Amino acid sequence: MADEYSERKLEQQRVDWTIQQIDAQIKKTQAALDSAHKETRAVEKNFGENASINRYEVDDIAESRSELEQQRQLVARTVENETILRHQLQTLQQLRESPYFGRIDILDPGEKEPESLYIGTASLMNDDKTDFIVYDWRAPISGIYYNGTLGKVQYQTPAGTQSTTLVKKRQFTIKDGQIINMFDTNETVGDQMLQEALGHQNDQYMQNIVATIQKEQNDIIRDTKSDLLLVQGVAGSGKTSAILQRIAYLLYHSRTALNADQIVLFSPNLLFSHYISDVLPSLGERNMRQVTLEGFLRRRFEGLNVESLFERYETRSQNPAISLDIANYLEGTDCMHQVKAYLEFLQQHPDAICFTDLNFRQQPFFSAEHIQAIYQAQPAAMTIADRLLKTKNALIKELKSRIQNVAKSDWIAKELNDQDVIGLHNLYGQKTIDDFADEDEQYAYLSYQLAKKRLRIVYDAIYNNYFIDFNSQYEKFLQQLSRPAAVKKSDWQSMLFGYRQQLEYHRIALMHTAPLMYLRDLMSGSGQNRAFQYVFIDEMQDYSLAMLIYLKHAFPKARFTILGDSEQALFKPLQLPGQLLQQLNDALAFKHPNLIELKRSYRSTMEITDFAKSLLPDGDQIISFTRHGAKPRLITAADSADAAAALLQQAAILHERYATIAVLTKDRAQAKQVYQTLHRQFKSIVHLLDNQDSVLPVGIVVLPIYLAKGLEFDAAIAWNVSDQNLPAERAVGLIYTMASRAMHELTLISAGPVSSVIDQNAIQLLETTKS
Ligand SMILES: Nc1ncnc2c1ncn2[C@@H]1O[C@H](COP(=O)(O)OP(=O)(O)OP(=O)(O)O)[C@@H](O)[C@H]1O
Repeated sequence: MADEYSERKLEQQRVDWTIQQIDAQIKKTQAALDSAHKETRAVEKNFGENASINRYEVDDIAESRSELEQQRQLVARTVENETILRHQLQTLQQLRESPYFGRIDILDPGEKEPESLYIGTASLMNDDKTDFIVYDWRAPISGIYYNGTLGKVQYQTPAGTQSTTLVKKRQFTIKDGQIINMFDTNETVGDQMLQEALGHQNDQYMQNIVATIQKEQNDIIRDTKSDLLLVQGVAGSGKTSAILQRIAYLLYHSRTALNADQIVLFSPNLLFSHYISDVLPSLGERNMRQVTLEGFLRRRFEGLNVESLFERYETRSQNPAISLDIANYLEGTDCMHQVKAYLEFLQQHPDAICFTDLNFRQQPFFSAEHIQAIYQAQPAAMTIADRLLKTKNALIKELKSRIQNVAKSDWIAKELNDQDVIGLHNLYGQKTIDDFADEDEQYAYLSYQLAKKRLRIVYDAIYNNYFIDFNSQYEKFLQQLSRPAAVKKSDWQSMLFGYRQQLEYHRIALMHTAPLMYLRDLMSGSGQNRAFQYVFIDEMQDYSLAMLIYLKHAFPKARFTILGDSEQALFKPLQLPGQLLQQLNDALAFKHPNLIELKRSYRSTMEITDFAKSLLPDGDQIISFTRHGAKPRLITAADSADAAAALLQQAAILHERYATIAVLTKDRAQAKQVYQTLHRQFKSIVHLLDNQDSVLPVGIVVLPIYLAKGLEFDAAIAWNVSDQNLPAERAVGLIYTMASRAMHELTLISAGPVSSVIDQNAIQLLETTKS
């Protein structure tokens, strides 16, 4: 058997040979791309010239259109061809840097010699396309690399389960074509390689983890059977990483049936969206769509200002009196059931539907009573949605018949008289004066056109269901609900009053959004989006059950992957993972749910994770990854002035060592104060981040913890973990989330006695100083 040195030499030769192959293919592809580019330019130029000739010189419009269409298709084809080549070139260039990261030797049944397969971020075939030089990490056979230990193994292929024997598994780190590190392993993916991957300094973008995907993560990535994949993973366990690789995997396996636009990810904030935006492109895939809950609601409530999770959190921390029990009720499963029950009620009581006048020129054009009568004339056995649709059609029909009358009105005559040349020209449309027999006909035509144009606004209102006042309907729904036992009558009354009052100011509280949207959709039979095949929801602990139920309803064709960590609850008291999973499963009732728990935490050093987990009631379940670093520091200052001095000193020390340092605070107000303190000393190195920011700068960043969700930093300073500063019921979630953002170093600063959540056990894991 060859010794380690000559093995490595042989492997380097294989790398060199692969790179030669890649270089040859790059050359060919580049030449093909150049000529494709020339062709596109020529076709586009031709198209441009033809298009302009057609517009001015050719009379036969139909013929000209079909010619244009042919040309357009030609342009589209050449552009597509060019895009494919460009993509191939990019993949080859990426592979050139690091052609692969793994090798498996397998011995198929009946074979004498094992076969070596190399695994990388994309596949590479030899010139005559008969053999794979590198297998894509998503190919069926590559599953063995992530899942199998040496010996008999099975892997899934489209043709069914296959068996083989895994005789060797080797991992590589290759940089700029040179093997930096290489070793054989019996495990799934050895710790040594992970150590290396995790020890790096952070940069502004999340990295892909293909080379070191762990077995449980691989289960998430390759799950194609479940309609609900629920991932509860402790902080830093690779949930976000795993789902991004999962998206790449799904795209690879359903190339023809799925594209990136049919996948949507609900991400916690804009910073996060930016942070993860490089992972899919680094795997040669297009990014999926991303939306924040805030953005989603903004679109669904146009014209209203929807309270965001952050706003609610900020107001709650200043005004804890707002009844949590009410929010819990409105955001729970029962309330959504009540919406359905209310719909039954409306089915039986058509007179309870809140129709509203459709006004035109400050007068009711269709009165609510009239609309109500049309609705009631529809067969009672129909669903509400169908009856409303019939009503809508009847209104549109009536509107059309009334255009004639309006056209004869005095005000139309006056407006027509006042039209300038352009206005008249627009009213004529395709017609010319020659098309009319006499002036009366011409006048009637123009009046009709003008009336139609003016009444467009009524048409749109009908089309958009503005003849039903859903906000008032929801208010009626609230009024008929039985008040939950835990809620005081006066609180319930003030919630009802508050709802109406907020509407007057065009505002709506977050807790009302899910039941209101649900009611509106069920009544109108609209609001569902069938185009999406996959919905991913990150940080599930921040979504109410009602919102998740609503999202399931809103994306009826989609499979859901919902992930989060019940113990990073910032906005509500902490829940045990088991409780949350049970609740979700019950509430969402999918047919093929799959629950995966990730317990190993990768992000932080062992010292940081050990401290973070000591805060949790069931923290001993978390497995720290063995990567050592300094003990986290706790500085207990006598007062805020001393705490500020400690902050300046710590920031200076950490800034010497690391590129990104985050100072994490409880809320926005404290982030501002901290920023001002730091800014005096560090000037432009320090940045205050808020809800609207989408780019994470390097240096020292100050942000409230809820904006740091899903992010990580080389070092983190948890600002003011004193008993006085942190609300008792949320202190665990807050400190846990702050601590788990740090990769290499963590400092906690407390102005006054430290929160009792950091008990004696936790203190022992810290380096403590008083200042
Ligand atoms: N298999 C892996 N190989 C290499 N790095 C990994 C692996 N799994 C996770 N990591 C790294 O661990 C860190 C945490 O991963 P990620 O952000 O995906 O975790 P998370 O569970 O979403 O965390 P949180 O809930 O705390 O936001 C990242 O730096 C990620 O690159």
